[in-house]
Amino acid sequence: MFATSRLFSVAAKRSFSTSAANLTKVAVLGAAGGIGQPLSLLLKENPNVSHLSLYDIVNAPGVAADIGHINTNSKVTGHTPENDGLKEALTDAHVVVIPAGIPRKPGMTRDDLFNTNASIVRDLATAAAKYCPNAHFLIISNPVNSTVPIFAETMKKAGVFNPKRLYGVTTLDVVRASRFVAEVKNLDPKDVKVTVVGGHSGVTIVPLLSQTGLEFTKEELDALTHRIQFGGDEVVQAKNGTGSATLSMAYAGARMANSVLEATVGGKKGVVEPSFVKSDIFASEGVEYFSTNIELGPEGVEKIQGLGEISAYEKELISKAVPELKKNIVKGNEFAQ
Ligand SMILES: NC(=O)C1=CN([C@@H]2O[C@H](COP(=O)(O)OP(=O)(O)OC[C@H]3O[C@@H](n4cnc5c(N)ncnc54)[C@H](O)[C@@H]3O)[C@@H](O)[C@H]2O)C=CC1
Ligand SMILES: O=C([O-])CC(=O)C(=O)O
Repeated sequence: MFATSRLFSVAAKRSFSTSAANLTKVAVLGAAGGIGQPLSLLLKENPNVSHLSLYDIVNAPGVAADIGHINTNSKVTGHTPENDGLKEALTDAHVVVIPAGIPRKPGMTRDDLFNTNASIVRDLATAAAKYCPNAHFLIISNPVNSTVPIFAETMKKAGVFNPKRLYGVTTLDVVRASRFVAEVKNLDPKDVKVTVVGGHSGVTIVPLLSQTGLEFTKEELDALTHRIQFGGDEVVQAKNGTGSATLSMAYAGARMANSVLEATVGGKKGVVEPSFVKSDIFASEGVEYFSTNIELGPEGVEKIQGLGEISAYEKELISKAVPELKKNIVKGNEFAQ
């Protein structure tokens, strides 16, 4: 709970004016799951949320009843597919966070989740296009490198795609990177910022350790890069068949949702987060989406930051990430056609 209170003691100090806060309905799709429940808990503690709308194919009313007893100001509602539940959950939402879908078991790649999660994300996008086309969409469901293109293509088909408002959630990669580097260098993670670019799976995750201002030996670089790229596997193995990261993901997802709220409704300037978004950086190589730090503004993505100065080591990592990303994106685009 330390992390929770630290995250939102900051948020509380910056909470919006009453009128802005009244506008901030946040929907969580997949709210009864391993990520959905703690994420919803963290959002309930966020003073910038006025209505928390929890949707899942099962159990969402129970989660909503439970979280709804917490004595913060927001209203909580729970919805299942019965009685137009998805429509109810989405209508008037300002932010929609999507952790719906199955997680990995040991031995699986994120791409192995494609067959199940692609259609879940496509169907949720179809509903979102109808009921809240102007919301900000935060996609957690894996494989993010493909589910973001699926969501975008589905919105395009409905004529409502807004690239400034679709974010593949890669926050967990920078959260982990900060923690792992701090452990090696014996620092407080709050003082360690690591830019991570690319996508959200294995070699597509590229930490830019040369930009941290810290010195690393070649052994440290290799070990840290590998740990950041495969941090998700560490959790999958430790959970031994019962799922993947849920609590650290909830923390990371709540941070991203809060940043989007602060920039889009709270009027805060200079909010920067990493995200897998529609990007020109590698578009000429057929990579339409790429994660870098982005500056958030009232409309969502305001400015996509470039890679900055990168080392030869990082150029090599990027050269491995780009073809893999291209494959993942094409697969998502083709599925949605
Ligand atoms: N982007 C990232 O950094 C991370 C992404 N993930 C991904 O997040 C996803 C969810 O993971 P967990 O919460 O651990 O899984 P989980 O299985 O515990 O929860 C998923 C929830 O989604 C619900 N669901 C299934 N179909 C749905 C639909 N059509 N509409 C609404 N809800 C639906 C299920 O009923 C379940 O409650 C997985 O795909 C996982 O790989 C996990 C960790 C990090
Ligand atoms: O590893 C997984 O399958 C879940 C995930 O995306 C992560 O923990 O980064």
